Amino acid sequence: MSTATDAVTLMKQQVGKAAADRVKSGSIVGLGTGSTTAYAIQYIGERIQSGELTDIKGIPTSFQAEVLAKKYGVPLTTLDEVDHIDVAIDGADEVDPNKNLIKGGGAAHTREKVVDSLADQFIVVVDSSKLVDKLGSTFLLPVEVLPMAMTPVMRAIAKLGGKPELRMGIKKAGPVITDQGNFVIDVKFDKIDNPAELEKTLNNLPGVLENGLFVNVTDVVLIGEIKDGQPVVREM
Ligand SMILES: O=C[C@H](O)[C@H](O)[C@H](O)COP(=O)(O)O
Repeated sequence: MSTATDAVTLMKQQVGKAAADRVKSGSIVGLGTGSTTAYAIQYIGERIQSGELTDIKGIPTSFQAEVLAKKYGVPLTTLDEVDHIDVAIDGADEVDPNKNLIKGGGAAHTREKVVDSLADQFIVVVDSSKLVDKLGSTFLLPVEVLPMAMTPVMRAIAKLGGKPELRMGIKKAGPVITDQGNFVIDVKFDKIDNPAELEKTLNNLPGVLENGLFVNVTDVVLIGEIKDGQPVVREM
C-alpha cells in the first residue's frame, strides 16, 4: 500500500462489498449516496450481473445513486411503487458510539433520511476515520434550506449557538444546489450534547427542509479498517 489515499480507498471498497454481500435476492434496497456507498452499489450490480442476486429493486437517495445504479445494472423503483424497504445501505460523515450519525457531506441527507428511515434494516458503511466520541467533533452539520429562507435560518442558527456558513460549489460559481434545488448551510456546533433535541429544533425552523443528524435510525455500522496492512471489516 503506497499512500494514505490508497488505504482509505481499500477500506471503502471492502466495507462497500461487505454491505453488498448482505443483500438477499428479492429485496427492495435503499441505495445511499457518497464515495463509500458507491462501492456497495457497484458490488450489488456485479452480484446481479453474475446471476447470484435476483429480483432486486433499488431506491436511490440521490441523482448520484441513480446514475451509479444504472451504470452497474441495478433495477430501480420509487417509493410510490413499494410498501416497504428491506434494507438501506448508506455512508456517513460521523458515527458516534450510539450509532447516531452526521450525514450530508454530499448534500443528499434529505432524501437519504426518507429512504434510510423507512428501511427494515439500515446498514451504515464507513471507514474508521468517521468514528467520533461526540457528533460535531470533526464535521460541520449540514442543513438543507429553501433559498429564500437562507438569511433568517442562518440568524436563527446563530441564536442557537451555531456558526453557519453557506456551502459553496467547487468548479461552480455560487452556492451548492441540492437535488431538490435548495441550498445547504453547514453549521459548526461546539460538540452536540443532545443530537435528538437539536435534530428537532433545527427542523422546526421555518424554511429548513432537513438536517444531517440521523438519530436512532441505524441498525448496523460496518467499519472498514486496516489491520496489519490488510483491509478488514468489523461490525458495530
Ligand atoms: O450527502 C451525502 C451522504 O450523507 C454521504 O453518505 C456521506 O457524506 C458520506 O459520504 P462518503 O462515503 O463519500 O464519505
